[in-house]
Amino acid sequence: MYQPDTQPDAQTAAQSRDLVAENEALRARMSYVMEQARRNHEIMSRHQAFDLEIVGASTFTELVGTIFRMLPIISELDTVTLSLVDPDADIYTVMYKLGVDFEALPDLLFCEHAVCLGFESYEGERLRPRLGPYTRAEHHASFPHPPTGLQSVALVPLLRNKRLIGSLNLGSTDIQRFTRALGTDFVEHMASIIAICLENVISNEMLKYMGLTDALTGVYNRRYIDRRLVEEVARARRQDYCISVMFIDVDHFKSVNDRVGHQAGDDVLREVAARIKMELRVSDALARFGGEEFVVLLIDADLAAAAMVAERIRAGVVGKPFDLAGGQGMNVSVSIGVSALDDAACELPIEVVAQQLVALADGALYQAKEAGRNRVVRAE
Ligand SMILES: Nc1nc2c(ncn2[C@@H]2O[C@H](COP(=O)(O)OP(=O)(O)OP(=O)(O)O)[C@@H](O)[C@H]2O)c(=O)[nH]1
Repeated sequence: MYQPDTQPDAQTAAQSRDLVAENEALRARMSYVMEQARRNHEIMSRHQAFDLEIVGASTFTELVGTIFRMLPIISELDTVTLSLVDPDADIYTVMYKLGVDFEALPDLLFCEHAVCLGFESYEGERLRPRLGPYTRAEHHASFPHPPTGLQSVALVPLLRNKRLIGSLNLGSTDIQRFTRALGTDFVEHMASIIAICLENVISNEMLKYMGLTDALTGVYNRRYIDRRLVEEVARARRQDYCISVMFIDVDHFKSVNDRVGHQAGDDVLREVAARIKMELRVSDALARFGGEEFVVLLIDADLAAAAMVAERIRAGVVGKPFDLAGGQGMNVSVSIGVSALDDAACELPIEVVAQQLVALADGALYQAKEAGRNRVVRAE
């Protein structure tokens, strides 16, 4: 049968067109896969940099600040908050005392009980992240200040040794970003690193705090006040304001112990510390110097102002009997010596000035004791 000799050519041309199309499709697919691989590599690198940064954080502020600063960028999120389980507000109190500025961390949240975080746990099963659409009713506690248009969220449990220590809360304005069907390995891995870092940093800060506080009264200890005094003398000089020191000693404390016993004596010391504290500003620092002696550092207070505060403390201690265990009441008084930074000390090294301030207040306290106790004496 006759066949026109153009037909094989047409067939070849069609085959070649198919091949070109297939090739183009393959190229497009290849370039898509390459682009995905490049993007994944970029995300991995960003997360590695994030991991390094948080593992290297040495303070609570540094760690939490890094999480809030970097995570929204590297994970392309519209909001990140962090909830911490803090039953007796120990973490909050210690961090506050160590100077953490919570107002600068509005996305750091505390809750009293782990159940408040809303992770359901079934017998023997590990807690799972909660992913899905955002609703104000369900997620208000985790996102108290949600960004406009928040659509989907992931609440990821922070676990240490199977204990829930908090929740990492991620939010996006993209409804598809966190759906119930999404795999959670990646966010769980990230949360496990954050949980380890948080636990480390919190333990370190707690240890630091314990090294600076007096276990009996909860106020600062001598080590802290010695260091703070030097810092404050330097700052007062630079910024040209006055600082004062008070040396406070409980009168006849030996006889307090003798009458009511050592335990009740301890209660008296705690109550004295609390009554002193009531008269101070947050910027002032109170420390137990040892035994029944306390030292107060007053910021931006001259001798007259410090003597006035000292008089209030003296009156506050002696004005109301101390209620001791067993219903017994006891009258307690304190003697106080006060000193202030002198212009004449400007030329001296700051450590020497700090020591002089305490020594002067101690000398004034001695005079108060000599003059009959329950009084305030200024080192003029
Ligand atoms: N309960 C208790 N007593 C303490 C503590 N540290 C020191 N003391 C006691 O405090 C007393 C201090 O006594 P002294 O230094 O003689 O002075 P004082 O009896 O207060 O007399 P004046 O200071 O002269 O008014 C001693 O009996 C110490 O045992 C403590 O942590 N707890």
